[in-house]
Amino acid sequence: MFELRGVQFKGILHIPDLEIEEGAVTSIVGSSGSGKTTLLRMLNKMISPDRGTIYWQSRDLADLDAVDLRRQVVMLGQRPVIFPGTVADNLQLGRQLADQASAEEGALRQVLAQVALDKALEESAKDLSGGEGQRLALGRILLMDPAVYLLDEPSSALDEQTAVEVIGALVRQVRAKGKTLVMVTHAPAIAESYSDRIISLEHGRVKACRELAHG
Ligand SMILES: Nc1ncnc2c1ncn2[C@@H]1O[C@H](COP(=O)(O)OP(=O)(O)OP(=O)(O)O)[C@@H](O)[C@H]1O
Repeated sequence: MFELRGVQFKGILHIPDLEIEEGAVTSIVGSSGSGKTTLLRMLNKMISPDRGTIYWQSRDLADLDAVDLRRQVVMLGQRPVIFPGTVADNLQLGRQLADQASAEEGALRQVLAQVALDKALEESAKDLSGGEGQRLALGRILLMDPAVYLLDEPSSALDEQTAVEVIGALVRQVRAKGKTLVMVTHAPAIAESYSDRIISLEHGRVKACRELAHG
């Protein structure tokens, strides 16, 4: 689905050759500063390589409109943005930005359950804790249901049990619908349990790619 050929960015990333498979769960691991977020941000054109080419579905990202691309390749950053308004408003916002029809109330409730967020739809989102905000933002993306999910440390503000519950539900949805998930994670248990493939970065280079049989 993604192919990186001869990619370089500011001495931070050097990736001669890398493919990320469609319909698979790929984890990117590596120490702090190894370039994981930079790689993820390249995949939805938040940044572009100084050299080399990134293809998405055989098309050069350089030729694609970034806004169109981000309707299908959606990134959840490390510090998700929570907007003024209610929990429901925050969930609907992603669909609005992607020009999708508003979701039914039942779908909103279902997504809150999926991300284990025990809040009323009409509650204000401004007082949510960091972990709750992260789950709300994840719910926003689940509701958009893009072709590609790019998640930067989606479990970093969650306790271990909630992380397993929430990431487990996300991976089930992604697999059931044949979507593609690429996540940066510092949690070895999450990477080992859910990935088809683990890419390890070190100093901006791919140190290892490991396929996991169980997926
Ligand atoms: N646009 C940029 N311009 C210059 N340097 C950058 C840019 N983006 C990131 N960096 C630097 O590149 C290095 C890699 O950053 P990146 O955020 O990709 O690391 P990471 O592996 O995701 O780290 P962490 O696990 O701490 O989130 C860091 O030293 C960072 O300061």
